[in-house]
Parts: sequence; structure tokens; C-alpha cells
Amino acid sequence: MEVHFIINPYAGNGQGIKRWRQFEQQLAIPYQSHLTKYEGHTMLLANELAGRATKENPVCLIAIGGDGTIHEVLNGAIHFKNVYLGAVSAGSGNDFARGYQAFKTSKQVEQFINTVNSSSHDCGVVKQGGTTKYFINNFGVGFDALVAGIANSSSLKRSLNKWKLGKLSYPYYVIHALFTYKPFKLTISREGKIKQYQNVWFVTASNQPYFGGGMKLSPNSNTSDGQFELTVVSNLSKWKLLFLFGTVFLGKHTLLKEVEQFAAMEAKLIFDEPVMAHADGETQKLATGQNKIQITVQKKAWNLAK
Ligand SMILES: Nc1ncnc2c1ncn2[C@@H]1O[C@H](COP(=O)(O)OP(=O)(O)OP(=O)(O)O)[C@@H](O)[C@H]1O
Repeated sequence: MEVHFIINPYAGNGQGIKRWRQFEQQLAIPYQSHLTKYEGHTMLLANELAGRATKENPVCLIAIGGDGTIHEVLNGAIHFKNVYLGAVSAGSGNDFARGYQAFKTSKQVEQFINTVNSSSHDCGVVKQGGTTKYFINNFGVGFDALVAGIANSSSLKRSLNKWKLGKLSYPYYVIHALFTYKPFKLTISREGKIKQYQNVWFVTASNQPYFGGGMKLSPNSNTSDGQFELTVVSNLSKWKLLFLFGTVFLGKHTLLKEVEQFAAMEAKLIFDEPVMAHADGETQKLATGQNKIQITVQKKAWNLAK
């Protein structure tokens, strides 16, 4: 098996390179390492390396970074067989490690190489205009995408990351976005049924329970069941939305009448105006003039190295 570490040195404001230096000193197996040089480079590297995999010589790609780095590895490697994906958490949110499993030590990576202990998991598929994107944790439109956008360009996150406190910044961005966000109208079409929602704060498709750095948004999500869960939050005041973010860490927000949650294998989302979206916390540029997004799931589409 070929083992490749793909390292985002800047993830978690430098945690990426620190974690790699620790791993590198202790690894006693043959491997290759690749430091990413720019946004999008991770996906290109993953695509090239996964393309080398054969049945006789599988490839294991281990992302060292945050959820955005793992997202790019998935998008680069998804079309190839005989590939195993693993991760070492070095971001500020690290929801992948909560919903799946990440390597904590180099010994664990070595154990994987000896045992090839793996499991297959689903990924979400988002189609919009002519583009297709895959998500591993969640895909969201609306308020959470605005929060992700503010967070990704924020210096506060970078400062808190220095003290490994990056996830503390999320509640601050929520409050910041609360005062600039404008709810939208949404139509969801699925299984031949159409439902309209007014004053939507956000709609999120979840493949696993956690989002936003440990919030248990979708408690019933399972990464191998061939479905995703849609959470629609609509028709609530700013203050109740804040209350929702207080309850979501315990997964109790689903008791609120303004929160609707259901499982689906396919759904079409239609918006009345341009929207902001994120996939695994990475802000997505949607095609202009496109107000329809189709979400499906690809069952057991990738292998987790563990
Ligand atoms: N060398 C690089 N220079 C600039 N950006 C990079 C580089 N390598 C990767 N990136 C980009 O950094 C972004 C953020 O990465 P990632 O999510 O892993 O870290 P993070 O934002 O610190 O963590 P978290 O998402 O957990 O808060 C990704 O969009 C990725 O494309």
C-alpha cells in the first residue's frame, strides 16, 4: 500500500504543520508527504495520487488539516477505487473526527497499514448548474453558510487558533451574522411532494451528526445508511435562533417547532433569491442566476482508514 500524507500547513493557524512535524518524527513506515501550496491544491494532489491506486497496490491518503482539507481530499479521490481516506485533526472545528474517526498517533497509522481496518461510508452529492460537489459532513444554505464565510475570513479565528481555542469563535460569528442576515423563501421538492417554507434561516443536509465545531445538529444522521437528513429552520425570531444555538450542542433543538428534520435520498431545493452555501464549512460560489440545488447521496462511496 502507498501511504501519502497531504498536509495543509496553515490549517488551525499552523496546527497543520505542527501536527505533521510530530507525526513525521515517529513514523516508522514508508510514506510520502505533500504540503499543500494554495487553496484547491489539496484536491489536485488527492486526484493525482488516488489515480495511481490499483487492486494490487492500494493508496491511502491521510489529510492533516481541518474539515476543509478533508473535504478537498474527498472531492479529489471520490472517483477512484482501492483508495483509503484517513485524517489527522489539525483544524479548529474538526467535526470529521467527531462523526467518523481520526488518527491521533503515528502508531495508529502503522496499525492501519498492518491490519487495513476500514469501513465504507456515504457522501453527499450536490448538483447546481453544471457543477457537482461532494460533501463528507454537511452542506448548508443560508445562515450557517454566512457564518462559515465570516469565520473563514476572520482574524479572530486565526488569533484564537493560536491558543487552540478557534472553536470558541463560532458563537461570536453567529451573533455577528444574526444582525446582517435576511431570511429567504425555500421550496423543497422530494419524492414527488412539494413543500414551501417562508422566512428560512438555514437548510442543511447532514451526512453525520456534527457541524460547526461540535454542534449536534442532526442527531439521527448515520454515515452508512444511504440517506442524508435535511434540517430546515424557519419562522423564528433572532432571539429564538440564539436559543436554538444554545440547545444544539446537546441535540435538543429538534424539539423546537421551528425546526423540521427529515431523512431523504434525494431532494431539490429551490430558492427565491441568490443564496450563500457551504460544503463541509467551505464557502461555495454558486453559479449566478441558478436558484436550484439538487442533493443526493452516494452510498458507501469511500473507505475510511482507521
Ligand atoms: N497552502 C495553502 N494556502 C492557503 N490555503 C490553503 C492551503 N492549503 C489548503 N488551503 C485551504 O485552506 C482552507 C481551510 O482549510 P481547513 O478547513 O483544513 O483548515 P481550518 O479552516 O483552519 O480548519 P476548520 O475548518 O476546522 O476551522 C481550505 O479551503 C483549503 O483549500
